Amino acid sequence: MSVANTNDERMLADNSHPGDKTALSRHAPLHLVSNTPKGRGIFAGQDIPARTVIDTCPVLVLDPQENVAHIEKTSLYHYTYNWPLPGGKAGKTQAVVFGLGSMFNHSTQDQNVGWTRDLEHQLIVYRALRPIAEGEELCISYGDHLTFVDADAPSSSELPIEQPEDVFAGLEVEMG
Ligand SMILES: C[S@@+](CC[C@H](N)C(=O)[O-])C[C@H]1O[C@@H](n2cnc3c(N)ncnc32)[C@H](O)[C@@H]1O
Repeated sequence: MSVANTNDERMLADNSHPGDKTALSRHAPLHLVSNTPKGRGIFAGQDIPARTVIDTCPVLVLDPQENVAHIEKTSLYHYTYNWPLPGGKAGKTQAVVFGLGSMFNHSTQDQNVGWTRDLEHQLIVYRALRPIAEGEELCISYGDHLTFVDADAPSSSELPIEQPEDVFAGLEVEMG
């Protein structure tokens, strides 16, 4: 990364666009645990009330051609989220999410974190979907098309007889 002090960079450093600031709130304490059956995962360090903002993560929206030609051939593909094409164009691409957004694992039955895209600011905001107890893993839903064997998948004897219809309500799902 260049550290040259150009006029443009000085303008950014001077914070000359205060009206366009977005607060980057993150709930604390959270723990990164490295040896779970799902690899690394995020765990609550204390009880978290429902609707709490867990994190606000900037994203890098990928050029769709670059994504297909390069990113999809790398392990980064397992970290990207579906993202609408910028400028209101029809179709979708992928986005790299910075911060905790790339560390949330998937849970089929018990996702406790929901996420919403802020297209204008190229952000994702993560919120607690219900009260989360200290020590619980924070999980989102990646949707139905998983690219791995789900470590949380219920055995057939554990499957509920009836699924509530609104179990995924409020979630925007599907990772890359
Ligand atoms: C966005 S990353 C999440 C962070 C990842 N655990 C790590 O250590 O970097 C997505 C990857 O995590 C793993 N993963 C997430 N949820 C899982 C689950 N329910 N069962 C098994 N592996 C999971 C898969 O390897 C998946 O490709």
